[in-house]
Amino acid sequence: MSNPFAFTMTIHGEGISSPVCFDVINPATEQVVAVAPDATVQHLDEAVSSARRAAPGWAALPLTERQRYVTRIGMVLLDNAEELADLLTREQGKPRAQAYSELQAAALWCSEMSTYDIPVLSVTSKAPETVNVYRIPLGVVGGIVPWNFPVALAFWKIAPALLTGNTMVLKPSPFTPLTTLRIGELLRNLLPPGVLNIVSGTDALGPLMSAHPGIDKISFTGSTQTGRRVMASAAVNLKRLTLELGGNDAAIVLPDVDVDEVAPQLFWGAFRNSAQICIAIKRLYIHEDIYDRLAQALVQLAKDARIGSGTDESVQLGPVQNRPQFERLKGLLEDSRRNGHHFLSGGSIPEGRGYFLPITLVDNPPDDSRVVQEEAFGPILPLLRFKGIDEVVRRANDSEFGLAASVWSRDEDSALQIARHLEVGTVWINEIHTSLPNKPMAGHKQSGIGVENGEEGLLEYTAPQTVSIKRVT
Ligand SMILES: NC(=O)c1ccc[n+]([C@@H]2O[C@H](COP(=O)([O-])OP(=O)(O)OC[C@H]3O[C@@H](n4cnc5c(N)ncnc54)[C@H](O)[C@@H]3O)[C@@H](O)[C@H]2O)c1
Ligand SMILES: O=S(=O)(O)c1ccc(CO)cc1
Repeated sequence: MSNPFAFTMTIHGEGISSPVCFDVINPATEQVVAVAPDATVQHLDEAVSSARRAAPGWAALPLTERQRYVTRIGMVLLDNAEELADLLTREQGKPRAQAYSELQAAALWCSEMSTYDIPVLSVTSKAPETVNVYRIPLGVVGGIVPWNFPVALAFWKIAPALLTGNTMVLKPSPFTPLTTLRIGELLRNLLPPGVLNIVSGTDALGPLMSAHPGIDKISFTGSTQTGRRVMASAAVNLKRLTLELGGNDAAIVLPDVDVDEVAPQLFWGAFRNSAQICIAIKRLYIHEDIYDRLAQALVQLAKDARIGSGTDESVQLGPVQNRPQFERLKGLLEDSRRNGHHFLSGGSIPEGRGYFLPITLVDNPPDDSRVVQEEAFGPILPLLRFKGIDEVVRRANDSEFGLAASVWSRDEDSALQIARHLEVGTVWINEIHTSLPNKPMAGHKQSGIGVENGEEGLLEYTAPQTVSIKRVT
């Protein structure tokens, strides 16, 4: 096991520290877990240069060889999952069992994506020629990752980028860099130097990456606000972009559901990972006929939920991940209180250490209130009463975001009709959060550009190259 106070970056297969470090805080205790190196501009240049040097050799390997490497990466994650899950819980705050599941998900992405082929498309042509469309790697990919699922979301990028023949420079969030740095250390002897470089730093490192002329593509997951900045600075060398951004997902519950059956699914669809999921339910539209019954069932689930440090095995929900996010959520609660909203549960902050926020259910606030319009990204959920289908579809679509949504009804046809009218990239019907490596995820509107996962997501790490051969007789 590594010394927990000596985390290093991985640049050209070597462990690299920095003269300057920053603290990583355990959100349950507000104590320092460890310090992480703050990469200098020179570190970033070295990482990019190393990735560039490694790129031709890596791209020249047969796909089967790169598949073997990525499969082995997944095995390393599983072999070290106990240690990594402990660390992830301490830096991120999530319950230990969920940290372990996140490691398993990252390993699944490696093994499943390694079964994909990179297709060569043959185009029918009238002329006496053969036309093939090949997919070639882009070169060096910069991956920028948030703090909610630091490991899983990193591997949504690492697996497809490496499989398609790119090399990488990956930057975890400054709030959760440690598990990713440790994974870099574990992979040093497995991968050729330069194929996967991991650099840590404050938010100042991100813009240096998105403006770096040696990086060909940025795959970014984070807020819409930062996504806009990434897009602006990526113009410098016309970087390719995949942006997975924020969401304000609506769940629409029709009156024919079995309230007792759907209540826990809706509850965890909203509050899992302390509601810090881009695709969490963030606006819950409930038909007026079942509003009171479903609201009561959710209040009971909120009372029963065990909130505390993720290191305690009985805990189901950890703290909010970081101080700025905690303060933002407190502001949202204060705004609701000032505007006279009725809290069905929660609403006040407990005394003591840690960024703990009680599960807060807001009773039918106005559509134009902040708690409805903004992405909370924390355990505050507005319950919204509706009467008619056209009305609820209009209200659900009244958002700058377009990430995902869910519809709940025994009548599959009606639910499908509603789904097809929602302006989002993913809709679940009578289920939620069934993310898999083969399901494309694309944010519409201000929720993103491009696709992660599935064959479409894989091919975003390539450029098409059309080769036309005229037959010479
Ligand atoms: N759509 C998705 O798949 C998805 C997944 C997780 C989180 N999110 C969204 O992310 C947000 C929460 O995560 P966050 O607070 O870490 O987001 P964030 O945008 O603040 O930070 C994300 C990453 O970008 C880096 N960064 C900060 N400023 C940058 C800049 N100017 N240029 C380049 N990089 C920069 C950060 O250091 C971090 O690594 C929420 O809005 C959530 O919905 C979206
Ligand atoms: O846990 S998952 O449902 O796979 C999931 C999906 C998306 C995101 C992005 O925040 C996180 C986790």
